[in-house]
Amino acid sequence: MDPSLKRNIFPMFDWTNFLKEAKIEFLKLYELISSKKYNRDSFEFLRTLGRGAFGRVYLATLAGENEDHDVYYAIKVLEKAVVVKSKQIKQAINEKRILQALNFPFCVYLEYSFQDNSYLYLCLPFIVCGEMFKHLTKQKRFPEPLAKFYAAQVLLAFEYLHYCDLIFRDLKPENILIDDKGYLKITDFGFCKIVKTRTYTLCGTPEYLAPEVILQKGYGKSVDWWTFGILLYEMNAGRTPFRASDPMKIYEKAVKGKYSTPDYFSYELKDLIKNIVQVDITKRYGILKNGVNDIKDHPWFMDMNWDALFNGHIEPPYLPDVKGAGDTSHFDRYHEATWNIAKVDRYAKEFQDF
Ligand SMILES: Nc1ncnc2c1ncn2[C@@H]1O[C@H](COP(=O)(O)OP(=O)(O)OP(=O)(O)O)[C@@H](O)[C@H]1O
Repeated sequence: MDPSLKRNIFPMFDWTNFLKEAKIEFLKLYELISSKKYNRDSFEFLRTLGRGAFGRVYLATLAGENEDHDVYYAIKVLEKAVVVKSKQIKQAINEKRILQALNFPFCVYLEYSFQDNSYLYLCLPFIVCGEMFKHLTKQKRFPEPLAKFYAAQVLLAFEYLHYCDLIFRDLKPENILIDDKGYLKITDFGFCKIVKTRTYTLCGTPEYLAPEVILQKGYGKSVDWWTFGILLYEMNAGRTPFRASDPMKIYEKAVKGKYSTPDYFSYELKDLIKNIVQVDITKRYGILKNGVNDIKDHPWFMDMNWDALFNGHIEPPYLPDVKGAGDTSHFDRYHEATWNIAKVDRYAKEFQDF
């Protein structure tokens, strides 16, 4: 396609203006303390969808005769005592504030939040096709057109997040969900943070850690583009570029930036990855003078119509099978835990802003 044509299919769409307004809205919503419309008893908890460091994610519907039982939610339940013990109070409140302020087609968002004496509840829309990780494992690796369709959505989501001064910091196929239309929703904003300059916290997942995080140099948005490059590689190869059983060995390899690429990667893909999985941040695509446009305008994305993608007008190259709104066939089974709600709230003060 003639590249001058591909941006003109939706001539009315003003991306820069959209980003400006989205940032104003983000900052407004980030300050809100939500109205406590619902509580635990408002929901019927159906089964565990996933487990994390501080709790579980449950499939739920609204309880009560007058409610629509065909609308499903994924409720992330964090145990207050565990959050306090792990010194993650600020992070848990921050995750809620970010989720309530997000408004982008390729990110999850907060529907409701509430707490009781023992737990914090983040109620999200249920994303029925589950983790990209599971689909990637099943398919071994994605064909390039599918990887490109997914990567382009992650790129737009990062462009939006970065414009709002957020760094995501935990990109990996486990934190990317696929919806009933075959499009993506990034989830798990537990490490996401408003950063205007630099931050120093060591966080993320070993295979995805950028050299500047490993070397504890202080870092910014550059780390998200590194993880984007690792994701590009993993979607196309079915494995990450820096691998070892010992995380220290993974870090050694990442800091050196030496990896090999499979022969079946196209030349354009190899070139794009080379420019993003770049140890030297003065050369890394995504944070140079042209910002994200170095990636958007790269030949690998030549045939991508960004506006059509944003508007959901591109037919997904892969649509997982969905048997209904509450279908859980794309999720693993977990032993169900027993709820243990204390008689008194020992942490009321710590979570008063939740
Ligand atoms: N909105 C959602 N719809 C469907 N499934 C979801 C949703 N949110 C989370 N999950 C499932 O629950 C899992 C855990 O969610 P999440 O990563 O947010 O929890 P976490 O406690 O932060 O996990 P970790 O400690 O591993 O980072 C996800 O990987 C996914 O399988």
